Amino acid sequence: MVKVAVLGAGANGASIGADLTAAGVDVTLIEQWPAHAEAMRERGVTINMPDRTLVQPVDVRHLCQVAELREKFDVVFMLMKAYDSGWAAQLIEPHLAEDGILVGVQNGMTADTIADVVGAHRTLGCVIEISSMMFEPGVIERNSGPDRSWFALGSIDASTRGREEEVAALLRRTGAVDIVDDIRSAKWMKLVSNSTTLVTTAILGLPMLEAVAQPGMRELMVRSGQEALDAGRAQGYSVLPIFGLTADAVADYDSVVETLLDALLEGFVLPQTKTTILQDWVKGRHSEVDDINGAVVAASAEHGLSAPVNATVVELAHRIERGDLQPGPQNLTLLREFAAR
Ligand SMILES: NC(=O)C1=CN([C@@H]2O[C@H](COP(=O)(O)OP(=O)(O)OC[C@H]3O[C@@H](n4cnc5c(N)ncnc54)[C@H](OP(=O)(O)O)[C@@H]3O)[C@@H](O)[C@H]2O)C=CC1
Ligand SMILES: CC(C)(CO)C(=O)C(=O)O
Repeated sequence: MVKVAVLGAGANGASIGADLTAAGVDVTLIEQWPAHAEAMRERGVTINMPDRTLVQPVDVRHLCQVAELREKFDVVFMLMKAYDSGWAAQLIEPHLAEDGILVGVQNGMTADTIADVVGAHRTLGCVIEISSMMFEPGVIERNSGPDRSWFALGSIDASTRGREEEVAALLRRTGAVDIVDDIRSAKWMKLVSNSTTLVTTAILGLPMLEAVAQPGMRELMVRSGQEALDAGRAQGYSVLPIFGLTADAVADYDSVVETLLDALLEGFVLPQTKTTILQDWVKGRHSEVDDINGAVVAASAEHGLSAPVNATVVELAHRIERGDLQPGPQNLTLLREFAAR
C-alpha cells in the first residue's frame, strides 16, 4: 500500500489527512503545534463542513517524532506555510522514498524551494483551493468541503511527467484535481488571487466578504491583483484558468483579476471565512505576506514595474507583525493613502 504523510496538519493539512484516512489510505499526519497533535491523538480530528461534520481518528506524530520514523513515504503532502518549505523539506527528505514524491500543497511559489532539497525528480507543484480555518486544537472549520475543493498538480521536471496521476488519485479523495502542463504559471495565477484577497482583507481584520464590501476596498484589491498579473506576464508566466474555470473565462486579460476574485468569493468562501493570514495574526503568528505580496514587489522591481499596492500591503503587514498596528477596518484609510503615494 502507498505510504502517505501530511507534513503540516493545520487547517488544510488536517482536512486532507482526515479525508485520506477515511478513504482507507495509509496516512501519517506530522504536526508542529503540540496541543493540536495531542487533541487529534486523543479525540481524532473534527472537521466541521457546511453540510456535515467528520470526526476522524488519525495517526499523528509530533514534529519532534519524525526522527523516530522508520518507514519511508511514497507521497508526502507538505502543508506547512510557504516560508517553512525549505527546512520542512530537509526534515522529511531522509524519510522520502528514493522514488517518492514531495508535493508542495501551499500558496506561494514553493516548488523550486522543495526541489532544491529533494530534487526536481521527487517534486510536484500544486495549487490548492480549500477554504478552512483552525483556531482550536483538533477542530477544523472547513468552509469548502470536498465538493468545493480544487487542486492543480504538475511537474517541474521531465522525470515526473506521467506520474502526476499517482498523486491526483489520492487528492481526488478530498477535492477535484486538474493535472496541468505548466504548474509554475498555475501557481502564479493563484498568487494573483492571493495578492488580491489574502493580506489585503486581513489588514482590515475582517472576514473576507465583509472586507470586500468596505468602500473602495474591492477596487484596491483588484489593483493589487493586477500588479501581480502584470508581474507574472513580465516573468513569462502564462495566464491560465484556476479554480476549475475554463480557458475562455480568463481569455480577456483586463478582466482576469475580477474573474478570479468572483470565482473565489462565490465558490469557496463563506460569510465567516477569515483568510489564512488573518488566522495567523489572531494566533500571534507571522504570515506568508513576503511569499505573496513580497514576491510581487520583488518580481515587479526586477522587471522595471511598480507595485505600489503590494508594497503598501507588505509594509502594513510588517507593522502588524511587529505589533505597531492592529488589524482593523480603520486601516482602510492607511491602505488607500499609502497605495496612492
Ligand atoms: N486555510 C485556507 O483557507 C487556505 C490556505 N492555503 C494555503 O495552505 C497552506 C497551509 O495553510 P493553512 O492550513 O491555512 O495553515 P495553518 O496555519 O492552519 O497550518 C500551517 C502550519 O502552521 C502550524 N500552526 C497553525 N497554527 C498554529 C499554532 N497556533 N501554533 C503552532 N503552529 C501552528 C501548523 O502546524 P501543525 O503542523 O501543528 O498543524 C502547520 O504546520 C498555506 O500555504 C496557505 O496559504 C491555501 C488555500 C486556502
Ligand atoms: C480561501 C482563502 C481565500 C482564505 O483562506 C485562501 O487562503 C486562499 O484562497 O488561498
